[in-house]
Amino acid sequence: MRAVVMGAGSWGTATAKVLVDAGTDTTIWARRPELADRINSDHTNVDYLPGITLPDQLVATSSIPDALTGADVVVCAVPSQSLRANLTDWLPHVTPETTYVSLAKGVETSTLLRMSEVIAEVSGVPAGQVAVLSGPNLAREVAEGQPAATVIACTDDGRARELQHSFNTGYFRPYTNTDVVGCEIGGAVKNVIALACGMASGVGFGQNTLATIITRGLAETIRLGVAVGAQIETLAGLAGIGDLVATCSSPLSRNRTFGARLGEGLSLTEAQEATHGQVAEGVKSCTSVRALADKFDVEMPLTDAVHQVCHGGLSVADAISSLLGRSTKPEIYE
Ligand SMILES: NC(=O)C1=CN([C@@H]2O[C@H](COP(=O)(O)OP(=O)(O)OC[C@H]3O[C@@H](n4cnc5c(N)ncnc54)[C@H](O)[C@@H]3O)[C@@H](O)[C@H]2O)C=CC1
Ligand SMILES: O=C(CO)COP(=O)(O)O
Repeated sequence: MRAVVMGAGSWGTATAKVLVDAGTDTTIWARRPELADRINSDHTNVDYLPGITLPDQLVATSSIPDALTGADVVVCAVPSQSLRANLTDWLPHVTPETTYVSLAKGVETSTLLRMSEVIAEVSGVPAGQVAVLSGPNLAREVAEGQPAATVIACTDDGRARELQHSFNTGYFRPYTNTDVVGCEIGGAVKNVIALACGMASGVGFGQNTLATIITRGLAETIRLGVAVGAQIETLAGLAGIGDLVATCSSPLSRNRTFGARLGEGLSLTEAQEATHGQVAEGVKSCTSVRALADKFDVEMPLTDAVHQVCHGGLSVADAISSLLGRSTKPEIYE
């Protein structure tokens, strides 16, 4: 079995390391030849994971045909909004029986499609050939070999179990699930809620506020998830609450950090410049998640507020006032 990880950012690189550590023959594709050369010669990716030594067996290339030809598993590790364009370039070199694994946590802004739907649409493969890997997996911690678990979701359970084997190491423990929708909704919405947590922390609020945002964020994730066909149990699992807690609590999260910068008073442009090219998916996905909620008539006040701050010119202070000024209601409601 040969896997190729397409994208050598933080998570693509950490995932490639997991695959090699699991005994899987793995190649990683980097857009820039100099990065591929550095991974091959020094076994490092200093731009994204400084201080981490990558396994000698990990082979890097910047050639799309070399990366993809003969690969049994194609792991898609580029940001959500660029996945469609990248896939179009990759497709001529992909074997038709290939299994795709999506790592991206977002919803396409132009179509409101989840990433597995984008892959199936562009490649023409059946949904059962597309899996999603999602969970509380901050790249740096995984690359350091700290214990973590994840979910590999695929409607074809046999395929999910094969992948589980290919990703299973002493420190990274994959569980299988057939609820692809739940895993993808959990992954996309938690980035938006992490922006909200970051904003609160940037303003100077403490743990009560963060726990409130996480819990009410889960409530709106579940409302949207159920409306689009997810199972509640998935959202109560690693790809739901698990990832939400990890991302909303960790200074390693790009989304939380981005939100904190807005909470500290930086403009969107200033916060974007401070990311140094690393993706904070929630900044774009707040638009598509909100549009999906509108389409299914689901109330998502935190997502609305994040969207208004990022794209509607609302200040963080006014967003907080408007959230707290909403009419009171029972905790559990339809
Ligand atoms: N970093 C993390 O801890 C985790 C990230 N993810 C998800 O994985 C996906 C990828 O994230 P990261 O690797 O962390 O992002 P990153 O920002 O560290 O790296 C993104 C990679 O994609 C490349 N890239 C950027 N724009 C591109 C484009 N238009 N075409 C081709 N390549 C492009 C970059 O050169 C880079 O190699 C995201 O959807 C993210 O939400 C999921 C779990 C953990
Ligand atoms: O998805 C992640 C952890 O599971 C990483 O989150 P960030 O993209 O906010 O860093």
